[in-house]
Amino acid sequence: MALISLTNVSKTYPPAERGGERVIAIDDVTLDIEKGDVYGIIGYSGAGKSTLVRLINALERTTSGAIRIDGRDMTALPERDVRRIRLGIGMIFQQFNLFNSKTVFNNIAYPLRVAGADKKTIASRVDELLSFVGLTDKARNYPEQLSGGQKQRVGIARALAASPSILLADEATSALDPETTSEVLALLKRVNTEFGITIVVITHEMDVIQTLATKVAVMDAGRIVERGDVFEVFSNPQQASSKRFVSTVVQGVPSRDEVLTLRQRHRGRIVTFSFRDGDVSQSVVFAELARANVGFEIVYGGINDIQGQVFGHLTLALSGAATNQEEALTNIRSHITVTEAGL
Ligand SMILES: Nc1ncnc2c1ncn2[C@@H]1O[C@H](COP(=O)(O)OP(=O)(O)OP(=O)(O)O)[C@@H](O)[C@H]1O
Repeated sequence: MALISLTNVSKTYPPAERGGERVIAIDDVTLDIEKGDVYGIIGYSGAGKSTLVRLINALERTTSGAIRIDGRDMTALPERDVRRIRLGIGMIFQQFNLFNSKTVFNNIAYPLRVAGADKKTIASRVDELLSFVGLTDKARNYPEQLSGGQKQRVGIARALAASPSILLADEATSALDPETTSEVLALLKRVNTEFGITIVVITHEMDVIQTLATKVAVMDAGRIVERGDVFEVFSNPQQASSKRFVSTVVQGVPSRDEVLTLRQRHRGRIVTFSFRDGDVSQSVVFAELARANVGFEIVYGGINDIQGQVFGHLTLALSGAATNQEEALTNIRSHITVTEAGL
C-alpha cells in the first residue's frame, strides 16, 4: 500500500472577481507515493505544485477525490484526527518560516511543545537534532544571526522534531546559492536514507531532481502529464509539455531563441542527437555521417548525470546533399533519438 495515495483529486478556487472563472488548480490527479520514495513534483509556475502539497498536508481540503496517508482517508476524517496525522508530516519552505523572536533551540522545540512533550524529552530531542543538522553551537542564536543555509537546516530540524514519516519540501533550496543548496540536499538525502523518511519535493531546479529525487511527476495546468523514474522521464520525456519543461532544465538542449541564433549562423539543417547510457556510442553518428558524405559542425551540446546514469544531447549543423543527409539520419534514427532543433 502506498504511503501517500491521491485518487481523482481536484481542487478549484472560486473566481477572484464576480462573474470571473473558477480556477482549477488541481484537475483529477491520481498519484501513489511509496514509503521511502523521494518524489519530485516539477512543472512551470502555476501548474498546481504548491496546491498539491497543501492538499497532502490537509492545510486545504480537496474539492473532490480522496487523499490517503498510510491508508487513512484525510478527506473523510474529522479535523481532530487530521491534526494528529499532520503531526506525522513535516514541512520545509523556501523562505524557511522560522519564528524570528525564538532562538534556534526554541524553534526546533516548538512542535514538541505543541505536542505536549516534557522538558527533558524536548531537551534531549532538540540536542539530537541540532547535532544531526550540524548546528549544536547555534542553539542560543536567533534566526537573523544565521545564514540562509543554516536557517534551512533549522527548518529541517524543526520539521523532524515530531519524528514524522513524511517530509514535504516546497522549493526548499530555491533561495540558496549553489554551494549551500548542495549542503542542504546532502542533508535531505540523509533524512531519507538514515531515517527512512519519505520526501516530496516541489522544485524547478534540476540540481534537486538530479541529486535527490528517485521518482518524478511533471505537472501542467493542474494535471500530472508524466511520471516515473527520474532518469527515464528526463532522458526521454514522452509528452509534449514534459518535453518542453525538461528541455528548459537539462544541459545541452538549445532553447528556441538559441535555435534562432544558430539558424542565423549556420545555413544547413540543424539536428539534435540524444544519447542515453546503454545506447550506441556517439562514434556511430559520426561514422554514419561520414559514410553518407555529410559534413557537420558541432554547434551545441551537454551531458547530464542523474545519480550515476548519464544522458546527453549533441546538436550539429549538417552540410552536403539533402538526400545524403536524409539517408544518414534514417540510419542514425534506428539507434538513437534524432530531432530537428527547435521542434
Ligand atoms: N488560494 C488560492 N485562491 C485562488 N487561486 C489560487 C489559490 N492558490 C493557488 N491558486 C491558483 O491555482 C493555480 C496553481 O497554483 P500553485 O501555487 O499551486 O502553482 P505552483 O505550480 O506551485 O506555482 P509556483 O511554482 O509559482 O509556486 C494557479 O493558477 C494559482 O493562481
